[in-house]
Amino acid sequence: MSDILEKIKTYKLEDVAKRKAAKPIANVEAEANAAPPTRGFAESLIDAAREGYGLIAEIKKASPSKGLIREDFQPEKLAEAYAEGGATCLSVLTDGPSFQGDDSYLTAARNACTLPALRKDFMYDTYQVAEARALHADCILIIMASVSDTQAQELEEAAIAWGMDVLLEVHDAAELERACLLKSPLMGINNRNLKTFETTLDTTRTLSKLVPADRTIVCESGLNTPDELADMARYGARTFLIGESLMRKDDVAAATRTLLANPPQGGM
Ligand SMILES: O=C(O)c1ccccc1NCC(=O)[C@H](O)[C@H](O)COP(=O)(O)O
Repeated sequence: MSDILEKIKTYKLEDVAKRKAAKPIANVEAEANAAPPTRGFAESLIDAAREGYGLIAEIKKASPSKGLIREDFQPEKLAEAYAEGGATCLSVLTDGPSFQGDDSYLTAARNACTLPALRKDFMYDTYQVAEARALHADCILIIMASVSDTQAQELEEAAIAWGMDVLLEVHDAAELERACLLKSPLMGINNRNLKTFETTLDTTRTLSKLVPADRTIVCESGLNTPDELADMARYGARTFLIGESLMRKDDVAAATRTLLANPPQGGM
């Protein structure tokens, strides 16, 4: 496992232990049961990719690789801008120490629009999955590099039991093979190497050939231009997770619209 993922895992497990002590699982489950129904994250993305592009637009204030990305950070306004610009889904960072995220950003962003939302965080414990639903999430992330096969399966089953979808994330062929043992149709290929932070679209170019036809590729990280999206579409990726390049724009709605403007004809 990479250094940054090890660091994150260490503080995350301590944080989850504190959260469990502060709020018993029964209380979190009661909140999750009272949450509004899920909005069909995977279905929305798969449908959008049939017509053109599916975009998971990320609400990301800062990151370990780039530090502060956006000063003027209002999750509700950003969610509205993404929806106006044609995004399919939201991704909201809830991790505080590395991304300056917060749980409240997820609920606020999702409630400001009608888009399904991913709780973008580092998941190790089914307590966090119930928390995600209690925060109104429609999907969780499972990073294959930071969990065992058993953990991944437990997290996925918990998400399914709460009616949520799962975005699996892989960065190499071995992780992809492990992810294929799981049920989720959403196969995220992260172009960012979390050990070195080197980001190259060659990761998608290489791994896309190994993704089974019944999975939807989500091309993640390092995407900036319509030409890059068109290039990735040639490798079978018509669904994207994009944060930084949109977060750096003054007019987020216009930037989103421009990025999605010209998908290749034909759909998936
Ligand atoms: O973004 C980082 O620096 C990072 C570091 C360590 C673990 C995860 C990290 N990013 C999470 C992501 O998956 C990205 O936020 C997401 O794919 C969007 O990427 P980008 O468009 O490059 O902001």
